[in-house]
Amino acid sequence: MSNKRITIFYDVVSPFSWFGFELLRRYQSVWNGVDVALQPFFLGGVMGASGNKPPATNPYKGAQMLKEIPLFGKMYDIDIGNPANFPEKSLHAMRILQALKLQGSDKLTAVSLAFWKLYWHDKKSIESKDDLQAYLAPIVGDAAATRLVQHDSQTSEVKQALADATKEAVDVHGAFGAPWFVVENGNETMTFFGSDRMEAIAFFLGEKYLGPCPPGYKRESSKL
Ligand SMILES: N[C@@H](CCC(=O)N[C@@H](CS)C(=O)NCC(=O)O)C(=O)O
Repeated sequence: MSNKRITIFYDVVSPFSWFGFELLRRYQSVWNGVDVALQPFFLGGVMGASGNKPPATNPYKGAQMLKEIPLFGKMYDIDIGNPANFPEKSLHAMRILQALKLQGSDKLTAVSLAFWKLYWHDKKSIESKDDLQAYLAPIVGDAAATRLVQHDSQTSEVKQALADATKEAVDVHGAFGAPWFVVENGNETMTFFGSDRMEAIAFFLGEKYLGPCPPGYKRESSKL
């Protein structure tokens, strides 16, 4: 284990979490000595506990976000669109991701990306068990998809683990939004809010930031 480490707290209802998650994926092969930990959390809970409000509740912030998201999608080479219905409650989706994390599944990344695609590209519902199951099945198999949606995501252990991660993000790491990064550089720990903080994260880690599509990045790896 390296002494440099990034933990990303993310929620699939959040488009900026998608950008941040994807950028980290691209930099994993560039920043070789940096460990990355994925931590699903529930953004609705973060908003409540930190006394913040979703940006779109302010019409000016909402309008600016709607202009920025497609531009950032192009800049990051991510096929992001608009959900059919925004915002939706991501609790069930995030519990499924938390269940995968507790199971030590190597499918956490693939399923997280599939859920962003489901909601932010394919205009499906992250509240719909059928939609979630349909996107899980090709990745984990039919039986595991059914089990994750119907059972694994509903256990008190998983519900508590997601609530604990959300509380830790706010109480310990000062989170008020997503994505939230907790970064250790070997000497100290620093937190960062937003996918647009990659350059600052690189500086803090003593690594190089080489833009949104660094060497080694293959277009197909992120295209839908
Ligand atoms: N500038 C940040 C914006 C991130 C952002 O707006 N995240 C939303 C969720 S999608 C949020 O949590 N906002 C809380 C706030 O703006 O206070 C970025 O580029 O990632």
